[in-house]
Amino acid sequence: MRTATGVTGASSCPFEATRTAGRATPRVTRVAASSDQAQVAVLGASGYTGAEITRLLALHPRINVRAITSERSAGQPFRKTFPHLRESFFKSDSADSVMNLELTKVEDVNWDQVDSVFCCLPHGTTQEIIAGLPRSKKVVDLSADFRLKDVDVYAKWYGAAHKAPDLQREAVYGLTEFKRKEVGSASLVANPGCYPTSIQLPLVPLLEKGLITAEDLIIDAKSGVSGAGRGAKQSNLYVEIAEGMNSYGITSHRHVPEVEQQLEEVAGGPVRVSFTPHLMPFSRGMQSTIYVKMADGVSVEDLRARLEERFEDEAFVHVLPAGEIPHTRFVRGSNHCVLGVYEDRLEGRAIIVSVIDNLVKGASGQAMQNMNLMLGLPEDTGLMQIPMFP
Ligand SMILES: NC(=O)C1=CN([C@@H]2O[C@H](COP(=O)(O)OP(=O)(O)OC[C@H]3O[C@@H](n4cnc5c(N)ncnc54)[C@H](OP(=O)(O)O)[C@@H]3O)[C@@H](O)[C@H]2O)C=CC1
Ligand SMILES: CC(=O)N[C@@H](CCC(=O)OP(=O)(O)O)C(=O)O
Repeated sequence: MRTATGVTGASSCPFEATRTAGRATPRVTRVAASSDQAQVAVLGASGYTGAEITRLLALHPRINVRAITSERSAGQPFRKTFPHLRESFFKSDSADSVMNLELTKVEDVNWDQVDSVFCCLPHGTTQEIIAGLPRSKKVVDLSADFRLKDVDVYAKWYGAAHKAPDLQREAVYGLTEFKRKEVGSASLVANPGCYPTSIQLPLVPLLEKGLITAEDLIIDAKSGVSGAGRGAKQSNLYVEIAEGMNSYGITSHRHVPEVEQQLEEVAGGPVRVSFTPHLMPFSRGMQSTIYVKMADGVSVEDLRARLEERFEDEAFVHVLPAGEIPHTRFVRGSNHCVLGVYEDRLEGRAIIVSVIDNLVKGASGQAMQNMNLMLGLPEDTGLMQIPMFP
């Protein structure tokens, strides 16, 4: 509950109320604009996830962006960094519209004007910055810094000891569909990684019910190049990405411990995944193709039925009918995840396909879903963009 902005507590969320009454219809919860605005800072607004959260917030009826940061572009007006977010496009005549704001360095943010924070900074640099914020602020951190609970596991995979271990333990892992209650009362939410989001959405409900085995999970995942961030890297140049693809991080990607940590929570025992990500020549979009072994006596129809039942009332997760195949274009620019389930030719095995937009459900959209809950707003506020095609 945050009284400073007058936004009411999570328990009064009307989205939750419709959900408990059955399927959430109509799915779009309309929240009127009000003078009662939450004031947020977007740290790292000049990056890809920062730009995306600012795009989504431009039409949010109850959140006002008061501060935006960049290291290299501090001092520039935001519209110069991202001309697609010009104020005239939004018909905003408000002097404090985000489009009129100037980017500043993090240390120059006036924290008195801000009560919540989206932190879109590179992992490793984030933990000290968040540890230095006033404790009264609600924070959604998009980096990996607060996702792992075990300090030794963090040090092993990220190559350094954590600088804010108390906060690391306190942070709530915000895969929204599975953690609504905890997110609603958290002051620091660790937003999940994009690959882990696409992987956990189908696997958590299946492991929870023991429908698949925990030690034989093979994940082949593909990401658009925006997943690597805006920082210039030669290997991410158009000429080096277009008309080709490559795998990376084979057996060593840092999302492995994140996925295993979260799946173990529901499986109640050790989970081992074999995970290989790939870099694909498109700007946004992500697909995880997951090969699973079904428990004895379980059929592919049982898996699909379980996912349909679990996500029936969810606004953002959709299970396709048998035979239909997800495409990253089904979710581009939206907060949706689309799942498909298929029988493998190998007996006792099934294949699951999960697609998201890495910048929306994989990052900024889910961050906004979480912030809405933290502010006691309907979870889908400002998030019902229809996917773009082509
Ligand atoms: N891209 C994606 O699909 C996803 C990203 N994430 C995570 O979200 C976070 C942001 O990612 P993304 O937007 O892609 O990254 P970008 O590289 O595109 O943006 C990073 C931002 O952080 C700023 N920044 C860089 N270094 C510092 C520093 N030392 N101090 C203060 N500010 C700094 C940059 O400012 P400037 O460059 O202007 O100086 C920029 O605004 C990362 O932790 C990433 O791992 C999570 C899920 C998906
Ligand atoms: C294509 C690409 O490089 N993707 C990034 C994942 C981005 C993301 O979700 O991860 P974090 O938030 O954990 O950084 C990677 O593989 O490291």
